[in-house]
Amino acid sequence: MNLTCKQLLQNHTQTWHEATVHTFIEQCKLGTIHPQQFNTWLVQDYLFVVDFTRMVGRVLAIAPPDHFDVILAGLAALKDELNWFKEKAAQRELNLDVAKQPTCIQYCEYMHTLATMPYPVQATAFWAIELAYNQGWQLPGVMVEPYTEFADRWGNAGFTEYVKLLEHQADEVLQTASENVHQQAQEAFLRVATFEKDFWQMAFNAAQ
Ligand SMILES: Cc1ncc(C[n+]2csc(CCO)c2C)c(N)n1
Repeated sequence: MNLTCKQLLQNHTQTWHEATVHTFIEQCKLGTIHPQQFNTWLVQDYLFVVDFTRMVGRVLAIAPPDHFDVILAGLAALKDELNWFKEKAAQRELNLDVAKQPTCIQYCEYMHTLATMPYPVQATAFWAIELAYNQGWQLPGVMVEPYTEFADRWGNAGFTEYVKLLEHQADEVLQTASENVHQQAQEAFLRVATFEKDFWQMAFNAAQ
């Protein structure tokens, strides 16, 4: 039996809902999130994206050459993304040279373990991580200032297109993968979803 990204979303609607719909984002939309919560998210997400960039580098290292275009576009976007995080942190006078919180550590360690898994599993996890933010920041609709740019950044049509390309690439390699690899891909999808939910909660818990 085949496995597709679409099936993963359909078979685990509740888990995926919890990964992409959280009070943290709802309160960004309304402007009621506390700066302490938002700033915690911003700093921890910067630290996450640093490790995510390394993960994408490892995915590239084992990807078939006809997947390079999309992955290299992702890496180019990450160059801008990392600089943008630094800019946002500077505007808010936040120190990015801080320790990761336990949830961030666990998620980053998990991304490291993905390197031991077959390429279709890595491609599925890569897609799921990007989709979580694409949907998470897009579903609530227009956000009040100063959060509009955050929602636009990951909710925009261009980013949605890029995530679709990641989905196609994952689907393509899942198509010829074994039952065992499908099992691992499903496991990776569920782990990513759970970490995403925990990441929102970690930032939300930073309220004074
Ligand atoms: C916890 C967490 N999960 C997923 C993403 C998604 N993401 C990772 S890097 C990047 C930039 C463009 O590729 C995006 C949107 C995130 N930032 N933080």
